Amino acid sequence: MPSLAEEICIGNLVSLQTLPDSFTWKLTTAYSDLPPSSATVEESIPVVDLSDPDVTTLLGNACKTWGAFQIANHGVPQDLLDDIESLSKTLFDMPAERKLEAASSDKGVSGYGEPRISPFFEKKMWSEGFTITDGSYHNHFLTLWPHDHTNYCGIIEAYKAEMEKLATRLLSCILGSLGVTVDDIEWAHMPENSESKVGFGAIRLNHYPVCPEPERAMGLAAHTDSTMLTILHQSNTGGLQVFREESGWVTVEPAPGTLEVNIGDLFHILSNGKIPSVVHRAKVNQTRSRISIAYLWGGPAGDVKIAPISKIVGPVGSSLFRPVTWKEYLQIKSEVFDKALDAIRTDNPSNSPSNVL
Ligand SMILES: C=C1C[C@]23C[C@H]1CC[C@H]2[C@@]12CCC[C@@](C)(C(=O)O1)[C@H]2[C@@H]3C(=O)O
Ligand SMILES: O=C(O)CCC(=O)C(=O)O
Ligand SMILES: [Fe+2]
Repeated sequence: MPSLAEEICIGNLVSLQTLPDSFTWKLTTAYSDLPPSSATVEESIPVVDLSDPDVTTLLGNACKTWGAFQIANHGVPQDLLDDIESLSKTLFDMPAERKLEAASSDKGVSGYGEPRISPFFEKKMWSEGFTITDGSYHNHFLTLWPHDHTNYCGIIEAYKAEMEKLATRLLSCILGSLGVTVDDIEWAHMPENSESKVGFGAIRLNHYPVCPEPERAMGLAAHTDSTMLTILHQSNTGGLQVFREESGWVTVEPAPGTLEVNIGDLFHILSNGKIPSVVHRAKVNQTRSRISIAYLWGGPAGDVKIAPISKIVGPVGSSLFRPVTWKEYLQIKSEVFDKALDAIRTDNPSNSPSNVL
C-alpha cells in the first residue's frame, strides 16, 4: 500500500470526500475521547512568562499539574522560527518523488517518512515528517536543495543552538522547583566537558495536510516523548492536544510568540515520577494544513546513565526506575512503546533479572 506521502502528494487523497479505511481511527481505545464528567470549565495549559520573577514556581506548578505549558519571552528570535517554518513548508511542498529521495533508511529515524511510532498502530496517521538526529540531514538537504542546501543547513544549526540554550535553561528552572540543581544530577560530575555531556536529540518537522474527515483521522497518535523535554513550535493552526486524567484531551491553541513545552519520559525518570511525562497527540484540520517543529531534547550524550536524582529520592525513599542511557531507553521504547517506563520500573516483578527485555 502506498504511504500517505505518496498518496497525498500525487494528489489522490486531498481531493477525496471521505477518508480511506486505512486512515480511519476508532477513537474509543486508550485515552478516551469522552470528556470526564467533572470537566465543567474550559481548561487550557498555562502560559509561563520566562521573564517573570516567579518563573521557578510557575514552571514547577505547570509541570506538576499538566506536564505541558506554553512559554512567552523565551528569547528565540521570531525570524528563526519563521525560517524553520518556511524551510518545512518548502520541503513538504515538494513532489512525493523528491521527498522520497530523502527518505529515512533506518526505520523512521533520520530523514523523510512516517512517525517512528507508526508500527504500534493499526491505522495510518494523517501526517508526514522529516527527522533530524545526526549529520545525515546534510546529505538529505543536498539531495532536496542542490543549490542552496548550505542556507537550509544553517537554519537547522542555528535552531539547534537556540533550542539547546533554552532547553538547558528550562531544565535548571524546573529542577529548581524541586529543590535541586543541575549539580545534583549524577552526570554533572562526569569528567567530560559539559558540551559532550548534554547530547542533542532530534528535530522533527511535522506536516499535517488538510483532511476530508478530521474527526475520524489522527495526525499523530497519542504518545509521550522519550525526551528530557520537547520544545514545540506550531504554525498558527492548532491541532496539538494534551491529555490529563481530570480534563481529558485539551487543545493547545497556538498563542503568537509562544513555544509549547512537553515533559518527556527522561524527566519522569530523573524526577522519580514527581514530574510525569505528558501524553499528547495531534489532530488534523479540514481547511488548513498544519506544520509543527519539535525539538526533542535528549539527555546526556553517550553512555551516561539517567537515573532518579538521589536528592529527590531522599534517604528513605526508593528509586522507582533503574538507570538507563538514552540510547537504551529509545531501544526499549521502540520495542514496547507506551510500556517503556513500566519496563524499567524497579518495583515491577516482571523486570526481575531473569525477565528483563
Ligand atoms: C530521538 C528520537 C525521539 C523520537 C524517536 C527518535 C527520533 C524521532 C523522535 C520522534 C518524533 C515524533 C514523535 C516520536 C514519538 C516519534 O515517533 O519520533 C518521537 C520519538 C520519541 O520521543 O520516542
Ligand atoms: O504536531 C504536534 O503538535 C505534535 C508533535 C509531536 O508531538 C512530536 O513531534 O513529538
Ligand atoms: Fe510528541
